[in-house]
Amino acid sequence: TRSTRPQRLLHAVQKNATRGDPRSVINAIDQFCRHKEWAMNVGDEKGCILDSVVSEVNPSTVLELGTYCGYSTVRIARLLPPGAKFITLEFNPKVAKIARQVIAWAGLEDKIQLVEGASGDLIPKMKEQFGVETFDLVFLDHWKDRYLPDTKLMEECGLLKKGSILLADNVICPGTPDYLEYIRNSPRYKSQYFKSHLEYTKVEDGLEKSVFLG
Ligand SMILES: Nc1ncc2ncn(CCCCCNC(=O)c3cc(-c4ccc(F)cc4)cc(O)c3O)c2n1
Ligand SMILES: [Mg+2]
Repeated sequence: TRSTRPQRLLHAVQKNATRGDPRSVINAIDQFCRHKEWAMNVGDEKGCILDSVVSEVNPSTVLELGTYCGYSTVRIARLLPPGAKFITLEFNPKVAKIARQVIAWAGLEDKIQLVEGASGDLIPKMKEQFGVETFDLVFLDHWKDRYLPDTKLMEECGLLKKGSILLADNVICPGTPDYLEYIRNSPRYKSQYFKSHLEYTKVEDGLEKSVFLG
């Protein structure tokens, strides 16, 4: 049977990237997705914005919703200080298996805790099961209709503190209208839109960065 897109992406990493070199893994995936087969990684253009936010926040605790093949996971983990706690959630076991291998190829498996399951089920368990108090940074990149309910869930579970940063991918394409409306009108957040493009295309997309005000 034909391989899957994540499997083909992993093979491109194993063929073209150097083990233990996160930058080469990032480049191998971007090359593959730009020239061989598009995939829904945050990509190089939005990835630079992600890098600058991670570097600015310099977070001790990070949550990523939607690992996919681990591209943004590698981008984030390579910038984290030693001892930082980074949890990434992936729903699909087959995709999670690929992501673990991409992360291992980058040599970052010790910095990342990849948990399989749905955000709606796992977020309420963060404190008891993963020993997390609050998150300094949350990267939202999962089902677009889960951004809003999961943000409300994180508020209710006390996982956000004054100054916590939410960074949301795809707020234009595919779009997260209910999330944008909520976060831009809520007095509890200060939001900023970073205009960019849908990964590997000329279509408009962007990242929404929101600071929780407590
Ligand atoms: N609740 C929960 N908990 C945990 C989870 N883990 C995974 N999932 C499911 C996530 C499934 C993938 C989500 N990502 C996207 O759908 C996505 C799509 C496009 C895109 C596609 C086609 C176009 F023509 C244009 C743009 C571009 C992007 O950058 C995207 O990120 C979870 N869900
Ligand atoms: Mg995305």
